Amino acid sequence: MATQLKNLSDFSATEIPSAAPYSFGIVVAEWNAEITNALYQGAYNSLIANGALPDNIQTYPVPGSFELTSGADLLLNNTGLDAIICLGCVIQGETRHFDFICNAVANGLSNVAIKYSKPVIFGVLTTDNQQQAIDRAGGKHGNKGDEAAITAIKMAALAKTLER
Ligand SMILES: Nc1c(NC[C@H](O)[C@H](O)[C@H](O)CO)[nH]c(=O)[nH]c1=O
Ligand SMILES: CC(=O)[C@@H](O)COP(=O)(O)O
Repeated sequence: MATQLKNLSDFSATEIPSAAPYSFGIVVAEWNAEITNALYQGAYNSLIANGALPDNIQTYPVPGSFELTSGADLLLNNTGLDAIICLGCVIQGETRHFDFICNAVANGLSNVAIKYSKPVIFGVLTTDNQQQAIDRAGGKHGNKGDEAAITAIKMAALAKTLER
């Protein structure tokens, strides 16, 4: 398995720009809150650790991961934030509901990013079970929230360099 025994949040080999010049929105799904809260802490702490100003971070809860798309759209339609981090945790149940949510969120967030030409980061765990989610929200495989925050910083910096 690609992630076997691997910390996916190790950015020691990459150069991370300062987050100080940028403003961030974090949209967090309330479903599986014990996981999404851990993702949020990872994302927030990573932004601050890389120079983001607390006043430049706006946080909004939504009911579930399916609502991340409309949350990101509402934020970009009503604010001038530089990047939106979307955090959620979808865990497989008995039915195909999992598939529909995961596909809808992945496609939806991509469409919002293109609609506004702004970075919209997919920080959504899509796991078979709770343990896989725990392992990726501060466990042995790192924290998907950290990864999402670093990605947001890098993309905000890229967008800044390409601004006309
Ligand atoms: N089962 C999970 C959900 N389900 C709720 C949906 O995201 C959505 O809120 C509902 O369908 C109403 O539109 N959401 C998660 O984030 N994680 C799950 O495991
Ligand atoms: C991913 C989900 O929506 C899931 O938790 C719902 O569970 P089920 O498929 O058993 O209804």
